[in-house]
Amino acid sequence: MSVPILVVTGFLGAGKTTFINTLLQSGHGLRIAAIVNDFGSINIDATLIGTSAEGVIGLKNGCICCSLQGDMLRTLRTVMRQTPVPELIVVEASGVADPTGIIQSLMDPVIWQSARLQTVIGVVDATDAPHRMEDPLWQTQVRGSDVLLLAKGDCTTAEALSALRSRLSVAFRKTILDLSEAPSISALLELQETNRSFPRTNPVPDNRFAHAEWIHEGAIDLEEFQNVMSQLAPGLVRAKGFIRFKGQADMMLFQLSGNRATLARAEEGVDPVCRLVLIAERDKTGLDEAIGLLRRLET
Ligand SMILES: Nc1nc2c(ncn2[C@@H]2O[C@H](COP(=O)(O)OP(=O)(O)OP(=O)(O)O)[C@@H](O)[C@H]2O)c(=O)[nH]1
Repeated sequence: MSVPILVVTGFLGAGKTTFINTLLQSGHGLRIAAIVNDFGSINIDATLIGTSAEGVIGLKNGCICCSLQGDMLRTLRTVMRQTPVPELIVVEASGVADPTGIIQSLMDPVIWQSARLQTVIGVVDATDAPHRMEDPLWQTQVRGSDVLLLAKGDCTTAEALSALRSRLSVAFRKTILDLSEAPSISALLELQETNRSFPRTNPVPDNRFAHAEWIHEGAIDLEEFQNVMSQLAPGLVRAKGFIRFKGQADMMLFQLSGNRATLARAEEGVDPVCRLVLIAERDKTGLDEAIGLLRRLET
């Protein structure tokens, strides 16, 4: 019996990991393995999903769409050798990934016999989408999806959400669900595309984004960190990581997506080491200087 695979794609910071965590914690009673691809060698998403899934395997340093395809297929085989075998596999593509390559490699007939691609879910950030629609990577991710899932509907108005639904439905003709409707795993599995086609689009360049990482074993000052991040935020597309602040026992999860930055208490058991990934459009931001500013916090 072939194990179904759900692929979750979507732009940087769209809400993929949040959605997968919600899905995994939804009382489904299934044995689920998650394969998580992240940008950079610090796999924050694997840590964030780690507490919810049966086996979480992070793929590092690349995106599944190109350099890591072989790695993903190897990982898939490893997952399928687990006993007991998982009943569902969820693959989170990195936010910079063009899902076409992932979909094509999962449609390999040999893989299909043991694990079959069921549904490609495209997570769309409802606050970002209205300005992102001309972006070639965003478009490829949406076109490659069987179903679109609107995230962050709580951060916009009902009117804006409804207008976005209409625009998406006219432009892409996909089933559109709201994250707030909490679609069940079985409902998502039923939305599979039985006749996948690969629209001819120009290949999306895979060197568009650059990333930098900062790791620090000690604790830093909260206010100084906030000052540095407010300086850096306008030049970044995404930042995320775990931070240890002076005078605080708990590790904190920092997230920057679009113009929203949040700090929240991290799950217990997260390594007490500051580690942050910064992602920016290549050529637009001096990531070296950004890391330099973070290094100044280490004293
Ligand atoms: N208010 C609100 N915030 C959300 C929602 N979904 C995600 N977020 C927040 O958006 C930020 C990015 O969410 P993630 O789930 O990490 O996004 P992602 O697509 O996995 O990001 P990458 O893997 O880095 O591309 C986090 O701060 C989340 O808490 C939502 O529906 N509502």
